[in-house]
Amino acid sequence: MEKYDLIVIGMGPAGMAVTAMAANMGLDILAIEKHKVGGECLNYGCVPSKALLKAGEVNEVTENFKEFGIKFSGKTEIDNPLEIVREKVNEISGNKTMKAFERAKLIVDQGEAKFVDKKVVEVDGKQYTADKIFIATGTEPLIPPIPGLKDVPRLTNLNIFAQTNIPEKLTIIGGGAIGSEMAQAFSRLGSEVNMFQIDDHLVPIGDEEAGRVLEDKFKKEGIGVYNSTAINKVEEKDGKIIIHTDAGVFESDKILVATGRKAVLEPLNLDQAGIKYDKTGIKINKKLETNIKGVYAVGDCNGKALLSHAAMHQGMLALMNAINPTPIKQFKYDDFLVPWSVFTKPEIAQAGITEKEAKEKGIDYQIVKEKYEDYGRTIADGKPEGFVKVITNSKGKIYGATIVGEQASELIHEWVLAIQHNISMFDIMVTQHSFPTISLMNKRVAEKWMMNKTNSGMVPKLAKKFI
Ligand SMILES: Cc1cc2nc3c(=O)[nH]c(=O)nc-3n(C[C@H](O)[C@H](O)[C@H](O)COP(=O)(O)OP(=O)(O)OC[C@H]3O[C@@H](n4cnc5c(N)ncnc54)[C@H](O)[C@@H]3O)c2cc1C
Ligand SMILES: NC(=O)c1ccc[n+]([C@@H]2O[C@H](COP(=O)([O-])OP(=O)(O)OC[C@H]3O[C@@H](n4cnc5c(N)ncnc54)[C@H](O)[C@@H]3O)[C@@H](O)[C@H]2O)c1
Repeated sequence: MEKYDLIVIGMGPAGMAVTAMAANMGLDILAIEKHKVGGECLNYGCVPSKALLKAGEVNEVTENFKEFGIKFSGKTEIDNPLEIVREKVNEISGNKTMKAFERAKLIVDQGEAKFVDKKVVEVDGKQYTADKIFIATGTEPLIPPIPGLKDVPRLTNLNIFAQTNIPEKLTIIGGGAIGSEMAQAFSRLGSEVNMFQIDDHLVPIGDEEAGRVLEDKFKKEGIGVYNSTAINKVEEKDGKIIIHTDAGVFESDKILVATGRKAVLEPLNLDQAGIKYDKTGIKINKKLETNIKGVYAVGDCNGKALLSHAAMHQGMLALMNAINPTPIKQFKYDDFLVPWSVFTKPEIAQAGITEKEAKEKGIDYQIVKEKYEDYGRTIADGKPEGFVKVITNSKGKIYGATIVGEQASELIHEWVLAIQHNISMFDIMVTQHSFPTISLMNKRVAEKWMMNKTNSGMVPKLAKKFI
């Protein structure tokens, strides 16, 4: 049996992070990928979705030239954006990605890896062993038990980017990250989109007010948003998809299901190795190790955070734990904040807790908010929708930040840094930000927090006395 220092199962962001770092350290690695290197993120997720959103954005900008005093006498025509998306994915998956794994042994597209013992893995009839094993097998789309849905031709993120045409009419089930991003991308490329969800605002894991800003924009762009709407039946008639909902009956050419994810663990044969799991994923401790010493589960498959950066971060932490002989100084995944961003226009981004979570936790908090419509740069750019909202307290401790608006996904990192490293509102306020960047919105919020303190109590009295 071939023996390695470590075996990685699954080559998405989590497995790639472990493999690239371990290869760089000169370790002997075997990485097994049943399908394509890059995993969900590169092949069917983050990358193609962002590329399609970009195509939609380009089309939308062209259609709105007149807002900038520019006449455009032609009309854009949607040709082959999905083909371009696939070309971009191929370009990234080629040498650019594979170079990092030159020093690892890769088994790609030869079948699924499964455990035959605690430290023995089999693929394509051959067995391999290692001291440390990293499971990084991700998730798959979850199809809800809506009557008829399993019997109609469905799109999920696994096949939507393989389509040849932009559908004339598209129904989307789900108003989360995937549903929202795909609704706007397809709508801006010409589809008539209706989206349905059981939650009461878009991007339901986030701040409600931010979800409403996005919903207003979607409605202005002609997207039908049906919140808190039960879907009773889905059927196919004469090649069309008919969806029966509490809000009425709707017909479309295609239906996209984006209703969350599930870990598919049966093929791994985890019971054979005694590795514990439940329906949320593989069970781990804070050090990302399963109940079997030396076997780690990183990324989406442990169900802790369904995000690429979290998957890569977990891969890095678990590898560092695996090579560290001191049991005390081990990295714990929940010592690190997990921000997230949804890449619609406007974008929504979150660091730390939301206002609702602050309320639920009984935290003595205050909200400070700056609107994009009150800042020169965002007005000049024609991007007045949105706000930066910070959950803080009178001492300036920062608990969370929600941003909805242009470049929210970039602005959020200042708040991630602040929360993780205990930087206060005062610190942000006295940090110069270049004018007129959109990031200056962050400083303006901190200034507002300070102004709220200095316009009452002793400060005005003392100022008057000592001026
Ligand atoms: C449409 C869409 C858009 C997204 N956009 C973003 C975004 O903008 N930002 C973000 O942070 N996240 C985004 N995500 C989420 C992100 O894709 C996932 O969080 C990320 O891919 C998880 O990485 P992973 O390595 O844990 O798993 P995956 O990427 O799912 O990779 C797991 C790999 O394991 C392989 N595998 C599974 N079982 C076996 C087996 N038994 N043997 C061998 N190989 C196996 C699979 O083939 C797969 O390649 C998006 C997801 C979707 C669907
Ligand atoms: N920009 C990003 O970071 C990004 C983008 C896409 C996906 N992702 C990741 O992928 C994961 C999956 O995304 P997602 O959008 O599939 O899930 P999600 O958990 O974000 O949203 C699920 C949506 O499905 C709806 N829903 C669930 N069951 C339903 C039913 N029976 N009928 C109607 N609506 C129903 C919910 O109301 C909700 O709107 C997310 O957790 C996210 O972390 C991230």
